[in-house]
Amino acid sequence: MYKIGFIGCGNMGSAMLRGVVSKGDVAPSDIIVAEPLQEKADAVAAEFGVNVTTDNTVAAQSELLVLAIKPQVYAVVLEGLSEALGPDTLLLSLAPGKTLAYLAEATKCTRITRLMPNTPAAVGEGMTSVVYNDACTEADKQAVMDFVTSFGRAQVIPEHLIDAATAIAGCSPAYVYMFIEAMADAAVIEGMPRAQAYQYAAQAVLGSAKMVIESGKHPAELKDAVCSPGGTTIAGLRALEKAGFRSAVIEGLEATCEKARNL
Ligand SMILES: NC(=O)C1=CN([C@@H]2O[C@H](COP(=O)(O)OP(=O)(O)OC[C@H]3O[C@@H](n4cnc5c(N)ncnc54)[C@H](OP(=O)(O)O)[C@@H]3O)[C@@H](O)[C@H]2O)C=CC1
Ligand SMILES: O=C(O)[C@@H]1CCC=N1
Repeated sequence: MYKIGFIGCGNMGSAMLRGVVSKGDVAPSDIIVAEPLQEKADAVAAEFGVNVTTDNTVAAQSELLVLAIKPQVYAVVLEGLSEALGPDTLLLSLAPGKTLAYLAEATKCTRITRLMPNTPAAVGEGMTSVVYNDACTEADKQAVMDFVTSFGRAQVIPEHLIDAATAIAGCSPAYVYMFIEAMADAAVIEGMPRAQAYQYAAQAVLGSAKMVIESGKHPAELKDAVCSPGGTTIAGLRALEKAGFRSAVIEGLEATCEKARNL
């Protein structure tokens, strides 16, 4: 495994790091994390046992460098790293909208990969999309796959699908949490204690997702098996359709793709 550097360790960086460190395939001593604030860097070192720094010298010390910073700071951060980043670094970028062409233009790196992970990486259940540029070697691809599969599932996709991947995997945990909250609110209306309602809603989502993945059945078939004729589920389903549930989800993901294209 390559020496891994992280520039930024916020929500997504720390989720990946938590997944990688828990799996145990990479020694924390082979990981170095840059966080500008000393207090934050110290907290990362204390939690994960990795090396930390408050400047971006990490770039020169890593063979595989993860850019886990917001797209809005890319230009300034990459400019500051121009000397440190070159053909020796395999650059992994997480930001929507920052294309392979942009990254090649903004750095002297030749080997570049875009990743679109999601925060369930923190519990080893991430879904990561991977886009390699042409210069990535077979060894690079293996190293990237070893890295991303240490915190969940991963698939290589063509770059034109990354906005869809951003919506359906990168962002969708937020939408699923919203769905869980809404279901819990309904149970609270009926008198269920809130903490219990979150557990019920989350377990129902977890179990349903597992059924889709493990049964191989079409989601509609699984849905039909829940809807007893003349029963409760179909009554609720009708109300959801009337309220535009499917359409709301499609519009939400489409708005996400549109934003990703224009970041
Ligand atoms: N959050 C998510 O679910 C997902 C995020 N992504 C992508 O991952 C990237 C990171 O997002 P996210 O983790 O949410 O963002 P966060 O803001 O949570 O984390 C970014 C971290 O980088 C730090 N930082 C800022 N400037 C620098 C710098 N110059 N050098 C080093 N570190 C710096 C920030 O510190 P400070 O806060 O002190 O400024 C912060 O801790 C983004 O490109 C995002 O689009 C992709 C998939 C999912
Ligand atoms: O909201 C965002 O832009 C980032 C990218 C995917 C998830 N979070």
